[in-house]
Amino acid sequence: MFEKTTWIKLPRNVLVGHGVLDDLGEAVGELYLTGRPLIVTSPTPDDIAGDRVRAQFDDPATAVVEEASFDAVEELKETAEAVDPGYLIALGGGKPIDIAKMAADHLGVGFVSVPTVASHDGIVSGRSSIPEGDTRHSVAADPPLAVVADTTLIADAPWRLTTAGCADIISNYTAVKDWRLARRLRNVEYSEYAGALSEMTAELLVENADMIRPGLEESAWVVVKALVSSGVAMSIAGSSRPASGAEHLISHQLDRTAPGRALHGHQVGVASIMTEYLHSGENGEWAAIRDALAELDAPTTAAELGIDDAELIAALTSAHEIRDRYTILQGGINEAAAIEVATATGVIDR
Ligand SMILES: NC(=O)C1=CN([C@@H]2O[C@H](COP(=O)(O)OP(=O)(O)OC[C@H]3O[C@@H](n4cnc5c(N)ncnc54)[C@H](OP(=O)(O)O)[C@@H]3O)[C@@H](O)[C@H]2O)C=CC1
Ligand SMILES: O=C(CO)COP(=O)(O)O
Ligand SMILES: [Zn+2]
Repeated sequence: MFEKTTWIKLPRNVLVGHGVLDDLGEAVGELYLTGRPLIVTSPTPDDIAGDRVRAQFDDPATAVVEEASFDAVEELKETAEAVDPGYLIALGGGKPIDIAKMAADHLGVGFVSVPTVASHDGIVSGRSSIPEGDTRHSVAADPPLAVVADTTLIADAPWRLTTAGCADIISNYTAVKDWRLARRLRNVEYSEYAGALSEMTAELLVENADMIRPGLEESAWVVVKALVSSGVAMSIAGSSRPASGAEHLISHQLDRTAPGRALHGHQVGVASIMTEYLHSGENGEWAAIRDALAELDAPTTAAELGIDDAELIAALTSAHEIRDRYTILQGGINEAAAIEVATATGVIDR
């Protein structure tokens, strides 16, 4: 007997390309949304693109968010009560997109995602990832109704944000390994479609690595396509499992213990070098992951993340505590073993 469930929620329109920011109004028109838009953005994207967005709508309202937190979501909901928007437009990086995604879900309105950086795969996914105290909540929320990603704008954004998006995609390799491990050892629900899509996305990105260079619009296009595809894998899975395993646990721990030091994608990239070693040993694919990251100018060592050896080892040994998700780090890794994996992979230098 089949249960009646919503299987996959996906965006209806995805526009990626040169100057498509100016087609946002038209793309929104095709969604038959009513009411005024509330644009949710942060200071830099508002400066760069806010006016171009506002010019395309009648009577738009704007809310500028400064941090990703549950308080920011509540503040946005209060603003929305006064504005009474028909829908939200999230303009910027992961911070405004995550906040708008969660607020839209609570308010029962749709939202449109307008990424101005290709820094991670949350730009399309049906998950909001919000830190709270000692934990991080990856909360289900409806994905955007449409995504409008202007490659001209994204190619102009700082290169390190794009390399972070690439590293977030490369980490799919180990995320899927953790997911399969959890299926074998804990009978966790696993989707062959989502797992295969996630791995293929990482594969294609690595194959096209030589095309991904600073300032090139083609590069922005390749990376955004990969981020969309990874977000779709998460929507199919109904969880972030296809794109978030033990490497993400380590990164979430670093966000707590060394906040603001490095970008999400860079942290998960370095962590995936080590979790691949834990999965497959010295003859596994850890060096290939490291080399792929290096080719894309993403960090491969703790020092390049701005994190000292002790901080990295502490994050490794405590990562399993951050969330109830079965991975290769289940039960924890002790300090000696953490030093061993970090040294063997060159993540720390001893
Ligand atoms: N939902 C999900 O699945 C995921 C969510 N996340 C979340 O995403 C957030 C991090 O994402 P990230 O995109 O790095 O965060 P931000 O939104 O903070 O953006 C990163 C930086 O880029 C700036 N910026 C944005 N657009 C441009 C541009 N075009 N040119 C120059 N600078 C620009 C921002 O400016 P300003 O400071 O003015 O905002 C900010 O300083 C975290 O909150 C993390 O938890 C991470 C991974 C997955
Ligand atoms: O970053 C993500 C996928 O790349 C989201 O994962 P989390 O569910 O761990 O926040
Ligand atoms: Zn991620």
